[in-house]
Amino acid sequence: MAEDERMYISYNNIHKLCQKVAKHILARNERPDIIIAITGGGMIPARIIRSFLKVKGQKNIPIQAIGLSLYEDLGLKNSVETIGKEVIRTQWLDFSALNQHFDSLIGKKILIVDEVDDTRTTLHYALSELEKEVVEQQNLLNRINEDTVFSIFVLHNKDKPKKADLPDSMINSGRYIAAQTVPDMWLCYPWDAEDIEEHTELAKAQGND
Ligand SMILES: O=P(O)(O)OC[C@H]1O[C@H](OP(=O)(O)OP(=O)(O)O)[C@H](O)[C@@H]1O
Repeated sequence: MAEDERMYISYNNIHKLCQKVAKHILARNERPDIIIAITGGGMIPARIIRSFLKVKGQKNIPIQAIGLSLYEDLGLKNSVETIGKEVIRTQWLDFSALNQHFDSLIGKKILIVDEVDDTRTTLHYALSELEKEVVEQQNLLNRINEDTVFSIFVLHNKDKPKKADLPDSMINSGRYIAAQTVPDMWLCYPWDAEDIEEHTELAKAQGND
């Protein structure tokens, strides 16, 4: 891929995108009860947006991490059609250290955070597994009347055909929030930069500072 097809993103840019999205979420009166960061890329945006979602007199929003990795499945047959990507869980929710009022996601407003929506495989997996878990627990605890509301925040949505969907209800109600929709190019995040000064300059030159 040619150098000019890369998009460089600075820490400052990420900070400002998180601030903008937090304002939007608060204006819609949709402050989450919990943030779920998809590791590793979702962790830094999750931590930043939490600061901007802070409201005086309210506790900090807890952040939980789920570990999802895209695993290259080469398939059994030697043909391109069998090559796909599978999501592997490396870490999941753990409420054991929180108080008993926060023992599940039932009835909560939940913000799932990742840095990029590329093929949408990861977000689809995260949302459908979390929704499944909520329904299982609702049945188990006989709490079926409580509404659980999921939203998604990503820094960048790549404008490309997706390999998996998110519910229309989520998209149509504005609960899928991409701070920026970008062309399908190579995104260079600052945490991967070997030379952060040079990286930041490149980001500035592209207007991403
Ligand atoms: O929309 P998709 O095609 O599913 O791709 C997006 C996912 O890919 C990257 O994760 P990766 O598996 O590389 O792990 P990492 O975040 O730990 O780098 C990224 O952080 C997203 O979670």
